[in-house]
Amino acid sequence: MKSPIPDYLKQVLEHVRPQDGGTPADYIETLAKADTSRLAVALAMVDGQIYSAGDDTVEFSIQSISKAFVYAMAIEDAGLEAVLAKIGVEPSGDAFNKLSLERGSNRPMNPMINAGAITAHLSNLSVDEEVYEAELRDADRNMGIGYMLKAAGIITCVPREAVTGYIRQCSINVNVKDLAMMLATLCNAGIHPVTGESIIPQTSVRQVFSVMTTCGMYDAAGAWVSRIGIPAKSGVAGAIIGALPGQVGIATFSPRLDERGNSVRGVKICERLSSDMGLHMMDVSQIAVATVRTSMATIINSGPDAHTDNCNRSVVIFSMRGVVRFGGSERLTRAIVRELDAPNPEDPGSGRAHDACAVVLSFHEVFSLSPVAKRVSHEDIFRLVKEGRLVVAIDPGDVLQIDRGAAGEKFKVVETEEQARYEIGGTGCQAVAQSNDW
Ligand SMILES: NC(=O)CC[C@H](N)C(=O)O
Repeated sequence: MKSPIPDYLKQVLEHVRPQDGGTPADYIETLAKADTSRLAVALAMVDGQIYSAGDDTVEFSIQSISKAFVYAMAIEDAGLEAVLAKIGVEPSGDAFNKLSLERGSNRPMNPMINAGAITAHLSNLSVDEEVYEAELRDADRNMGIGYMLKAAGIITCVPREAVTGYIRQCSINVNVKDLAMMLATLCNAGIHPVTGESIIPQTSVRQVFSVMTTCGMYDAAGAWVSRIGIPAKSGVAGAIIGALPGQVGIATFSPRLDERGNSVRGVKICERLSSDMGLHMMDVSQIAVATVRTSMATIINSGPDAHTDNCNRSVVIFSMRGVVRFGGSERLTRAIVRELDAPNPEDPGSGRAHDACAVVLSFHEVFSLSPVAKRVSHEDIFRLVKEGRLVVAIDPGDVLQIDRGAAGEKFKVVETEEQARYEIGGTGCQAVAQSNDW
């Protein structure tokens, strides 16, 4: 079978092609001459698979999109605190090249406008010399921003150096596939999908996505977030990048810009992808569904090594499933409380197994436990053990990551149900299940 995704992307391009409003950036000579018929889109999945359509090998200068990556590099280089001391994180509501600083702190408002990007600049990658020279010939405004930053004490180097460095960084050549893959790296928690190399720490990725969300589309950021709802960044050569963290990096290219400097067709492509593919990050698409199954069993052991204590060997089994985050761990906790707490006379169904001597927590079908879900589950285990119960965790994938000795003798971690049965009843025991689960 041929994948429908490239066909879909072609359709999206044909859908936006009739949009011929806007003009290429005219203040940089080379960009003003751009071929406005160029149109491309690429998606890169977090496992490195790329889909693209249109002029997907045509190169263009990265321009302001570089700001997102240079911001990540600045955090890497100097640490978040030092970067925050120099560059704010508030949307400016102004054009990207406005000569303005935050009142009070004197910092550039955010790293996605020129003042913030000139401050963050530290890159020296290879560049398109023609675009670089063209922008440098007409760089009075950016030089003005550089001198303003120097006067305000935000930068200490020669302003011309910071500005030329920034302009070089904007002149790096890329195509939509390169950009989509750069984004997929961010979406993959900073790990390059193909090489597996850790490029950017996860905390920096979160910071970059945050400012892309609130400041990435300049003075159109609010409308962008409500209409399209993905962290994004645009550049005056006509590219836009967008990210769906954990899933996919998106890049589009078309040189005609609207009055804010965002690609007209690019915005339309992103709009279409967002609505067709349900990408808006504020869509309530996944309501936490039941992730805990509860069942009871009685363990009977007539074998030679039957336990000698006089527990009736009633067991309650809680089986978790899927990607468990706070909501899932809360459900587990609620199920445990409901089954094992002393019965409430007003609610005869509650506390059905409060005298159960053993509790099995099965994480066998759990794909991942978030840090908070881990903490809640560990605490559940400690509390159950403290009540005098034997707790057996079935955790073949070690998703719990619990110190096995932390809860004492009454806590065991095993890999299979058979081993759990053995821990509770000894060899030769049988489980008489009251549900299908055991
Ligand atoms: N929005 C942009 O892409 C602006 C980048 C451009 N090099 C400038 O500083 O004007």
